[in-house]
Amino acid sequence: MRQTDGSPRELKKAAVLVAGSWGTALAAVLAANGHQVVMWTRNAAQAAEIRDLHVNSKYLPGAALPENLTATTDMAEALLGARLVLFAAPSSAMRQVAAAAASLLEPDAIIVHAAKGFEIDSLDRMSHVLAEELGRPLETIVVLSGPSHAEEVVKQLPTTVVVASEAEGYAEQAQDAFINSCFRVYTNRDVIGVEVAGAIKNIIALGAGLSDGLGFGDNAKAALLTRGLAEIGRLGQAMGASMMTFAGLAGVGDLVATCTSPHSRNWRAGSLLASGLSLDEVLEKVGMVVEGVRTTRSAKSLAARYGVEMPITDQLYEVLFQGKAPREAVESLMLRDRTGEL
Ligand SMILES: NC(=O)C1=CN([C@@H]2O[C@H](COP(=O)(O)OP(=O)(O)OC[C@H]3O[C@@H](n4cnc5c(N)ncnc54)[C@H](O)[C@@H]3O)[C@@H](O)[C@H]2O)C=CC1
Ligand SMILES: O=C(CO)COP(=O)(O)O
Repeated sequence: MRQTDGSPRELKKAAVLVAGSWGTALAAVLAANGHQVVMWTRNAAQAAEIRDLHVNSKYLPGAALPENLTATTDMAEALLGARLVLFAAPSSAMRQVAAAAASLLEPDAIIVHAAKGFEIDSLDRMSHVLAEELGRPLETIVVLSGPSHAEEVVKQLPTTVVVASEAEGYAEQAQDAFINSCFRVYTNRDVIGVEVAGAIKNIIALGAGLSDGLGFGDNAKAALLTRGLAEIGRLGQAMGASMMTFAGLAGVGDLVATCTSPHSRNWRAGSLLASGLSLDEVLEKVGMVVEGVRTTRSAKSLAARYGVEMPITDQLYEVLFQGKAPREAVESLMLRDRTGEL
């Protein structure tokens, strides 16, 4: 796989912790770039399937994985000698996976995470959780985010993402490891903005799925995306993010990709909810992580903590957890007190 500037790439061992759809797709990018990649999974059958048959049939059915991508259930084996470690666990499992990895990491390993959510009790961002559990300076942790459905990445369809670290040099090393001619990687220093945007867009995608499922049109979806971006920006700014980040790939880019794609588990969950299924039935049917559900709880608490208005999030909360009918939620949004746009 070609580097975009034609310079030779320093090939290294990389480890990817957990073999869900996103971990597997990103592991395939690293392997396509010539790195020796070992995934860790707690599931022995899945490790054997990836190692021996080069497929991950549950999470990315139909995708042929590169030969230099292998898998193990032994975390020490995965992390031994790994110069880049990608944490691709769902946000609910990040602390547990990080705690297990902490004593096994190479001291100079670059730490990257690709999760889109907050820790439910502490409301911590994922970079905080990793810094705390791994005993690393917060500014060295890299987040990878942006409009990037695993199903398209593994097919090497053109994709762009952002890697952000507060300290210079870390995001740049991650950029170097992941970038190629079909996976373009930009750097950014605004970790807060990138993490907040990636998490909150999942709530808006649930809303977009609901809107489509109810048979509403393009006007409603455009309104959700736009007013959703206002909510992301309000919370992000209160937490210390730069507003410019929300106009970028991690912000409006990911919002568009997730709210308009049937690949999105959050969009799908919203559209299934509109069909009258209960939340439990929806989650069972989707069968993969739907981060927006927990994030709706976290965002409601964060909005209260930072004193910001998040009306779409409030209505989603009532639909998901308090049995409010989706049509009533839309009515509540339309009948809010009149206000200015900005
Ligand atoms: N799938 C996608 O296209 C993208 C996903 N993401 C984010 O990546 C993160 C991971 O999502 P996916 O890979 O899509 O989820 P997934 O549902 O495809 O896979 C989740 C994986 O985590 C494993 N897991 C869950 N709890 C665990 C634990 N305690 N210990 C060990 N393994 C555990 C499961 O066994 C499964 O292999 C999420 O935060 C998601 O928002 C971000 C961008 C794109
Ligand atoms: O974050 C994603 C695409 O950028 C994936 O979204 P879903 O988790 O809704 O599938």
